[in-house]
Amino acid sequence: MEARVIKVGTRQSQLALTQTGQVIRQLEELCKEHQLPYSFEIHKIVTKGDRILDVTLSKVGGKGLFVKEIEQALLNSDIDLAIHSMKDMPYELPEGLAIGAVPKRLTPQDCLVLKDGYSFEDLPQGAKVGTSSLRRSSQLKYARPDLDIQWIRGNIDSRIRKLETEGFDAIVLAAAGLARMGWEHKISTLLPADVCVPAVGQGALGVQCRSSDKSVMELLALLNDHDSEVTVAAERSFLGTLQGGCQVPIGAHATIVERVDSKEVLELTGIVGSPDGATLLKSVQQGTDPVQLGIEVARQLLDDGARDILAKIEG
Ligand SMILES: NCc1[nH]cc(CCC(=O)O)c1CC(=O)O
Repeated sequence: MEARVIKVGTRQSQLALTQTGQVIRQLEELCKEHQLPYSFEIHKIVTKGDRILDVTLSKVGGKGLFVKEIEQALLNSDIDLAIHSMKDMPYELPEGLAIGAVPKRLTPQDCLVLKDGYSFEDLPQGAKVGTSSLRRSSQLKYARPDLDIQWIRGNIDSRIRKLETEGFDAIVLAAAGLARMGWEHKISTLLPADVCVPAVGQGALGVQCRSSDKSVMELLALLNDHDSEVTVAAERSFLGTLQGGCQVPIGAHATIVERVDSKEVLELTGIVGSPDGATLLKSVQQGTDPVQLGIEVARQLLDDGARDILAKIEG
């Protein structure tokens, strides 16, 4: 086996660099264990999403704001491997690229970071809650129409700073991002997945490479976590069937409820909301084929009214 320096592309936010470091350490362990003579080199890449961090994402539109430049670098062979937050990945991958591994997923749930000891239930009437996601605001408004939901953007660390400096009572973040940063202690409460269905792929990472790069594909197969792969596959199939971008409140959450022989039974919850929080459509179904399950939950919601919501938003 030939020695090789594997070039790893990443965004340069604190979270992206932290999670990239964590994955590289896991890959180094696997290389040691399987006697693979690879080493890793980090390449930082600025994406369009990073350049416009002060603009509301749903106003920017477009899919893959945080991944396009990185995928291009893979296709050009400027890098060999890229580590993404799965929830930033559009459903469709460019020809020639593959997700070689979904490492073990952390909790997919959202959480509240509160100014002081409230829980979600006893947040005061009209509390000011910060989020930058239509999915979160739509579900929170549905559960608590009184909340004063305000847009907040920026990286996790700057959002937490704004909690103090801009007078929010609470902000909503993915628990996994905080956990990866070692900031679990900032999580005041997890939002139950039935109150706030997480984003497709939230809590999971996707490690992308060129499909033709046999040695990297084989290395990534060692890193892949089967259960994480199949739950994310069901959620992404749901997303792909709906064809929604970030202008639409869409969420999905898959779990493994049972194993029959070596086949797992998945349960998938999908939601589509109207941006004003007035309508929230939900479907929960079980199945053994992740892709088929995603399609079925999406079709159910389309028939229940999601088709109209999506058509209205796309205008
Ligand atoms: N929207 C940005 C983003 N992309 C990935 C994460 C971290 C969580 C994850 O890896 O799913 C976050 C922060 C957040 O939503 O709070």
